[in-house]
Amino acid sequence: MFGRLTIDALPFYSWIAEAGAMVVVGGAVVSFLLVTYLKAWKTLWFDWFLSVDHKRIGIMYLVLTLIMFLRGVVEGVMMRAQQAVALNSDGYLPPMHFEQLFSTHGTIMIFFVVMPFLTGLINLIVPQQIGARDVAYPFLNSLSFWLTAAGGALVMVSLVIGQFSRAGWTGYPPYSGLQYSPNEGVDYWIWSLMISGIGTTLSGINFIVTIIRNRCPGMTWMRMPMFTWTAFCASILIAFAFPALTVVAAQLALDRLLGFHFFTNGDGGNMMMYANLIWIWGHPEVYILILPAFGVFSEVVATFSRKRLFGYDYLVYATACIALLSFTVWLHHFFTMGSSANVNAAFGIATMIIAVPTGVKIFDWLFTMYRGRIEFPPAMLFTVGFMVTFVIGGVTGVLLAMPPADYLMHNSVFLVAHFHNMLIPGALFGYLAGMNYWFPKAFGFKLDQKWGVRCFWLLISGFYLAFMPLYVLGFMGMSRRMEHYANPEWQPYLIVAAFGAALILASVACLVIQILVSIRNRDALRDETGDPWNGRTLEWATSSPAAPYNFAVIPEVSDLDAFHSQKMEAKAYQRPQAYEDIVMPKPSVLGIVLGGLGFIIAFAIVWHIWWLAVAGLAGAAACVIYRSCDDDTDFVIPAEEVARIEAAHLERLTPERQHDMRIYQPSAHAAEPVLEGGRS
Ligand code: HEA
Ligand code: HEM
Ligand SMILES: [Cu+2]
Repeated sequence: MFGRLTIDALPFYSWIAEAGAMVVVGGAVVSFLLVTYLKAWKTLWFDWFLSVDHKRIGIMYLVLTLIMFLRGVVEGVMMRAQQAVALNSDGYLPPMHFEQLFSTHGTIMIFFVVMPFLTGLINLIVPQQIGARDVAYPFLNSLSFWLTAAGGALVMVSLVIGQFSRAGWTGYPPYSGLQYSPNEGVDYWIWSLMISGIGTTLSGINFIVTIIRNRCPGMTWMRMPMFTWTAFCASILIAFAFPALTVVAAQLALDRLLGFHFFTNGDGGNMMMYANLIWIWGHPEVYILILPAFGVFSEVVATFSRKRLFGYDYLVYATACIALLSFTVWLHHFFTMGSSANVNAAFGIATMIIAVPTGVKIFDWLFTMYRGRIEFPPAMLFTVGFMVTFVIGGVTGVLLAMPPADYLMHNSVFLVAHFHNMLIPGALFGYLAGMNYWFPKAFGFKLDQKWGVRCFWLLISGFYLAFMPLYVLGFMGMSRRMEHYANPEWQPYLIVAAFGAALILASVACLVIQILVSIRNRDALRDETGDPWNGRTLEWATSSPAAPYNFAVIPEVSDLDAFHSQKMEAKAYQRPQAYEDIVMPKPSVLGIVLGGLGFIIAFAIVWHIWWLAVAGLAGAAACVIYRSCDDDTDFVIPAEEVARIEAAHLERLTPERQHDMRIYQPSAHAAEPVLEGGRS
């Protein structure tokens, strides 16, 4: 009846597992009680869970990110604490736990933190940045979110029922095969990636179509804001790379469930096929993670230097170039696995070439700052911190790209330092900058600056302390994924690293406090203009939060930095003679239902509960058929309602903005002219 699911799946075998389960169950219960206490179930269900509005879906992605981030960070800190004490002893984590920790930590940070972070921000901003009312396929967007959330939920459930994979975030066979990992762990890993991966692929396709089809009149390719460009390139990478992940996960599932031999080195199988397929996805994946962050930095650096982005054209070409090249380098992840010297050399050189367009970007951002009137709110601090720190990680990447050197450094903690050096000051800083920058757009009030600055300084100093020692340890011969060791020379470095991790934990506490304090002080932090930073791109032309339709009248643009030029020409906030009815997509329950079914199907397969899997699949098929036959998917916002919403927004604007944008000056610079701070 319940397949291989028995009472033994409950985590009573160790106090660490019990504690983990209690946190998950406790968190769920507390959230349930809180929503009930606030009497918010109706709002939550109808206005959020069923919503197909890209802004609300974006915000839900961000909430998912934050929850998963808390778990991911705690796991990182637990591993650092273990390695700080595990000299000639077992430490406090048995190998079984340590191996699950690096596997869940890597999986969560990549798939359920950085991916939903960037998808959330793209959702929130790109439609507004291109002057559109929504994404191309709003229902699909809701479905993508719920599939991603279902994947995250599956990883969470693995803390309570059964165990997660111990095979690392890349799940190499033969270790992830049935012979060495017979329990449900690897299945949890496969199926959480599979359902969230389908969601991600659908999002990628959705964004590609949105950006191609929904740009407002006048927004040619070379007038598209940089964040939209990076979202576009990342989405193309998603559409081409994620199928490889889906296929390789499906093959591994077939090996495990039906005794296929894709990856067992006997019966015609070959493990190297796995290595190739996972990295044909995996390398583009790291650029999917970083490109939209580059987009955020581009927007932030231009806004807070009060200048047009330097070298916009080159930034566009560099982005496209990185996207293209990212498909040509996957073999650098297994230089040591038997390719010939010539093959290794070719992939090594291809890898090094990526340093060129990346360097172009760094210099463009620096020149944007040159002679600008720079301000340093948290978003800009993250941007400058990124520029300094990311270059270090980039250069260590180029070191790894030399095959002879990689033979020494492969799978050492030098590699761990390299990729955290790209992922934390690169991707994470980028999306934290984006969150600080666009939060007022999403909620109508700014994030508290003081706590944002604290978060930044703790995070960057914690990062240096936690990961720089790992470069040294790598050279001293420490390999990755060690739960204990016998070399006393390593320990001082590992203690420093653990201290750094504690600082990172403190920075995350500041982040949470920043959000809570901002909610409490929201009236003082309120922004009525919709444009708190004197922004340059179209998303700042809407109210904050924007009306469901974003733009009452679709804007027409004639320049890059469209909103900035509208303000300069005193053409922002113009009203039409009369508003028109606006047709918008209806909320739908099917997104969350299909996400729920996705979760049930995946859970059933993990535990071999076949009747449940078949029932879930039948239900999902019925939902898809029902949705395909349903023609009643839109509703109309009448012109009078639009007029009312717009009038209320315009009324809230400051008199200067209402009168003539040319004399508008941001209050912080009341004494300074608002002309461009320099030329590009
Ligand atoms: C966001 C994530 C991200 C990013 C952006 C990168 C960027 C790069 N990575 Fe990294 N990498 C990872 C995440 C990332 N990586 C992960 C997660 C792994 C390990 C996976 C695992 O095994 O678990 C990995 C592993 C990895 C390997 C495999 C090593 C091994 O397994 O032994 C290699 C080898 O070539 C490599 C190289 C590079 C290079 C050359 C870049 C370049 O793109 C960097 C380019 C940037 C710069 C160079 C800085 C700016 C440039 C200038 C200022 C110009 C002047 C500079 C020079 C001329 C040098 N990476
Ligand atoms: C916040 C502070 C963080 C700490 C303290 C931390 C710590 C660690 C540690 C100790 C490991 C195991 C290293 C080893 O194998 O020896 C690890 C692995 C890893 N981390 Fe982090 N990390 C942090 C943040 C992140 C972030 C933000 C990301 C991604 C966006 C990330 C992605 C990974 C990945 C992919 C692995 C590899 C997992 C594997 O070996 O399969 N980490 N981290
Ligand atoms: Cu790579």
